[in-house]
Amino acid sequence: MSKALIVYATRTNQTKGIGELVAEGLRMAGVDVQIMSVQEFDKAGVNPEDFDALVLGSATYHGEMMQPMKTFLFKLERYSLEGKVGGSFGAFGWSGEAPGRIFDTMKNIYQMKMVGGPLRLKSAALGGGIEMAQGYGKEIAGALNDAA
Ligand SMILES: Cc1cc2nc3c(=O)[nH]c(=O)nc-3n(C[C@H](O)[C@H](O)[C@H](O)COP(=O)(O)O)c2cc1C
Repeated sequence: MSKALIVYATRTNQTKGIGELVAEGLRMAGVDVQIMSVQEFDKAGVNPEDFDALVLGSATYHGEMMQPMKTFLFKLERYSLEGKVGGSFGAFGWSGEAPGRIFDTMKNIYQMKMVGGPLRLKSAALGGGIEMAQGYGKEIAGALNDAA
């Protein structure tokens, strides 16, 4: 069974909710998923190299991803992630820069095999967000099957 790790940064839990729906989509497609905040990651002792896919999320504040996700992206330098399947997501209000910045870093620095475009949602509950987020999870699962 393929394994995916979802790590998110959030302030008011919208991004967490989107991440949980992406996790549902992955699980529906038979992928084993662990989901945690950046803060939980620091305590959990998990190794991203043990996963086939890494999916990262952050809300956008003041035109940027949240500081804990920036720090986390630097921390990933100690792991070998090249060729792993990747995705990014995040809640936003109007400009939503964070998911795109995360996506570009995973692609250009970590040479990951990125899926789709970044998933940007105002809220998981609005405008078909539930289906879109679950669908993104299924799309990532599809990329895992292609890689197998
Ligand atoms: C002080 C403040 C600044 C924000 N700046 C932005 C911004 O620059 N661009 C944007 O798209 N949304 C911005 N937002 C909206 C948040 O991204 C939005 O509320 C999002 O749902 C929060 O997600 P979270 O619950 O995961 O923290 C801002 C919100 C606040 C309170």
